[in-house]
Formats: sequence, C-alpha cells, structure tokens
Amino acid sequence: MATIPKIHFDNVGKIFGTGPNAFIALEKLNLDIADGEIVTVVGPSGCGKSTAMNIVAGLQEATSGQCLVDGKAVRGPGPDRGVIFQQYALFPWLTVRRNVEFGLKLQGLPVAERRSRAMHYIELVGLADFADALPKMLSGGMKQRCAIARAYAVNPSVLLMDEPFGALDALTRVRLQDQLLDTWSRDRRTVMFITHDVDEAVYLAHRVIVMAARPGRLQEIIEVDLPFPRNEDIRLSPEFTEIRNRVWHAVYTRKSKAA
Ligand SMILES: Nc1ncnc2c1ncn2[C@@H]1O[C@H](COP(=O)(O)OP(=O)(O)OP(=O)(O)O)[C@@H](O)[C@H]1O
Repeated sequence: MATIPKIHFDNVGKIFGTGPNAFIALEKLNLDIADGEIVTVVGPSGCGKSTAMNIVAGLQEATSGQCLVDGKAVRGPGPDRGVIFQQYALFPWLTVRRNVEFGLKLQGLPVAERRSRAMHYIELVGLADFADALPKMLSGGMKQRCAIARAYAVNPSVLLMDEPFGALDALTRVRLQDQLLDTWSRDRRTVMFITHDVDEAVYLAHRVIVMAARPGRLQEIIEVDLPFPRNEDIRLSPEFTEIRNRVWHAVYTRKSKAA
C-alpha cells in the first residue's frame, strides 16, 4: 500500500484580487511532505512562502487546487497543525503557564491534566523557572520558547513555523534550532519551516524547498544528505558548506520568469 504523504499540495494556486488587480501569489504548487519529515522553505520576499504555509494551516484558502493533510482536504485550522509565527503572539495578560494551557483549555482537558501537560512542555523548552512570569518579563528568545511550548502542548502532528527565529540574536537562534531538532528526534513530527537564513534552512532540514517570485512558485528541491543528529561538527563540515552554497545559488542567482 502506498504511503499517504503527511502534507500534499495538489496544484495549489492563490490569486489575490481580481481583474487587472489580480496578483498570483502562488502558481500551481505541487509538493509532498512525508510524515516525520522536516522541510525548510526559502526564497525571496513575496515568493509565496507564507501563503503556502497559511493554506496548510487553514488560515487562507487556495484559489485553485487543494491541500491535503493526512489525505484529507484542509477546510480550516485544526489542532493537528500547530502554527508558530515570528511574532510570538502570546497573551500579554497571561503567565507563561496559562499561555501554554490556553489551547488545552479549548480542547476541554481537565485542569490537572492541563497543568501537568503544560509544565512538561515548559520544562522541555527550559522555562520552568518562569512559569508564573508574564510575557513582558521575558526576553525575545524566552517568549519564542513559550510560543513553541504552547504549540507543542496541544500535540499537533504537524508544526508550521513561519520565520520563528527571525527576530532573535544569532546565539539564541542556534540554541533554538538544536532544541527543535532534539525534540524532533523524540517525537518525529512533520515540520514545515520558513526561513530567510540559508544556514538555518540546511541545518534543520531533510529537504530545502527553494521558491521563486513573480509569480510565486516552486523552483527547486535540494536534498540535505547530512546525518541526524546534527551538531556543530556537521555545521562546520565541507558537506554542509557544499549544500549551503547550492541553496544560496538557487535563491540568489536565479532570475524571475519575467526577467
Ligand atoms: N492579503 C493579501 N492581499 C494581497 N496580496 C497579498 C496578500 N497576502 C500576500 N499578498 C502578496 O502575495 C505575495 C506572496 O506573499 P507571501 O507573504 O506569501 O510571501 P513570502 O514569500 O512569505 O514573503 P516574505 O518572505 O516577505 O514573508 C506577496 O507579493 C504579497 O504582497
């Protein structure tokens, strides 16, 4: 029996506006992402990365084609897909623990279970000492770790991450990359991760999806044939540099269709 891809883009197109104002944000995207795979998405600004992810998340509707998750057409957001944006989107009036518990409350989990599950993920991201702190007391990296704990806690089988580490300093970013991979090695969730950072794209992924703009489209898929677990030695290896250079070339030296 053929395995169903976790995420299946079937000729997905997205047009904003109508008539002379119509703008093709995404043109006929065909892509399969396997269960447990980490895919990173890179490409110039406006190439449709967020649009593609929002369609998987059920936050935007495709104009043509369809997106399937676990073989079922996406009709809207759902607890099977956790979304993490660059802007942490925490509730400022709730503590770290209550922010993480929020989605569990919506799922109707009893208080005790809610609390223990939230604390498990708060500990996982290293925020146990800040469980009762408000977001304003946290650094950017800590807020993002809280947002990650909140997304993980509802136990989605797909993580959709839109430049989640984009606003963070280089060191925090590297730490969160390692934490993401460490967590992934235990639960093997499917991850779709948008980034502008080519090193980050290669370090995290099984495959890097390179997109192009005007119109937004899939340009190239680059396999990252590097072993897991990834570490500093891999980051500094000639093999890493070679793949990184290929991705860089694909993103920055290609012209748009119209050019
Ligand atoms: N609601 C909207 N109405 C009109 N145009 C939109 C809308 N949302 C996105 N677009 C346009 O669609 C194109 C693709 O946007 P999208 O945000 O998916 O790109 P992106 O690759 O994620 O860009 P970035 O790297 O800058 O975040 C852009 O040109 C954008 O201006």
